[in-house]
Amino acid sequence: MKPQQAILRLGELTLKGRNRHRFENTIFEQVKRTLRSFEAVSYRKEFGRIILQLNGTDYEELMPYLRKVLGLTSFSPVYSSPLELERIQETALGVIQSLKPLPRTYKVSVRRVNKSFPHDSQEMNRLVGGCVLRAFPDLKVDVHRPEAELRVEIREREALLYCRVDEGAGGFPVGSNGKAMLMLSGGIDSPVAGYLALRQGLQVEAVHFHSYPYTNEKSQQKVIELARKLAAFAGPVKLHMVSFTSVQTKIHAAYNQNLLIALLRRAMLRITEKLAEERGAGAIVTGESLGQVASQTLSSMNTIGRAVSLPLIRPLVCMEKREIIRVAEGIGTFPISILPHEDCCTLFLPPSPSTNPNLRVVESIESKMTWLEDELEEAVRNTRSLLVDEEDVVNQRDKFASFF
Ligand SMILES: Nc1ncnc2c1ncn2[C@@H]1O[C@H](COP(=O)(O)OP(=O)(O)OP(=O)(O)O)[C@@H](O)[C@H]1O
Repeated sequence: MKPQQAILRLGELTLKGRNRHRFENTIFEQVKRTLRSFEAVSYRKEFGRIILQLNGTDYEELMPYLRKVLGLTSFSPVYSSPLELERIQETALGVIQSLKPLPRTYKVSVRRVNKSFPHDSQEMNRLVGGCVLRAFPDLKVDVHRPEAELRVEIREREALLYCRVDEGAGGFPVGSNGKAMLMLSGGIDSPVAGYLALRQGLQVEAVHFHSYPYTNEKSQQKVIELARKLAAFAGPVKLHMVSFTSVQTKIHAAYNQNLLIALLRRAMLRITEKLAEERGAGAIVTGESLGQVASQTLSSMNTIGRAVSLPLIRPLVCMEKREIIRVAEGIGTFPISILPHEDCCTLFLPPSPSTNPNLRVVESIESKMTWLEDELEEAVRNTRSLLVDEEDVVNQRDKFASFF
């Protein structure tokens, strides 16, 4: 027995408030975009849910794709039956049989929309429930906390039955909480930070700093690949490629001691803030995680972060590396992130970067770099921007599905 439909449920927050229709539409469009390679599927909105008509498409094949849609809390395969009692009972048995593992307790909930159907909801609860109990003698009824709830909807033309509930990505629809710039390096952390920001409803534009020709083109290609992975959740992602070579070499020539990393990171942040102003973004997202490296001590984060006035969002700040890696594996960025790459900031590393950079000292060094502001402006002017879309989902279907 194969399901004919799927019900997709939207998060409660999405369904409330003034922007409800906009949020619903965002998710609706994202579902259609994500499933675009399944040409037979058709879509409709219904009472804050999305209904897919599968038209022969295998529900299991859709699942890894549906899990990428942010703002969907859960989804269920739905079985259709003609409006005849015996056929509805037969379908109910099939639905229970399809649950793996079989539940120990269950309840039936019938809703009769079609009042011309001869049995009312109470009667149907009994007629369907009794039939299930006879077929599965080990199953017990628990109306308060059942392991499975078999829902039966008696509609005008058919009865719809479903029981299984698969968990979705949750979160908010992309863009429902505004826009932020994501500082995207080639490492493990920043793509995860980007995903968490997207899941929280932020639309992100990525900014990458490279020091070509000191860093090679492969490193830039790697960042494009990472942005592609984020695009699977967000739709096409704008990626701003900033050449940091000139800023970096000038700062390095003027100061080459233990505060160099703090100076370079502050310059990056200030360029990102300028791009954010141009692009109408209200925050900067980074992949910093407390204590990971010298530039991520509390003191370093403070001295570096003070370079800008936009809010800095650090989704990973209190996550440990194992958790971060688990998310990176789930969203498919991990295998890309661990490929070898050259990061611009590791090129001119001082022998012992300070873990406790003093803000006043850093500001005083910067105040002597009278050319710095012009250099930052120049870097913004020379930024190359591209729109990165996810890989061709039709050809990559097998690879894509194995991420979850
Ligand atoms: N070349 C870069 N381009 C854009 N952002 C960068 C770059 N290098 C670092 N960042 C930002 O600064 C954050 C901290 O970088 P750092 O190299 O100190 O830490 P990390 O733990 O190695 O981060 P990641 O794994 O994301 O590279 C990164 O997560 C990213 O947001």
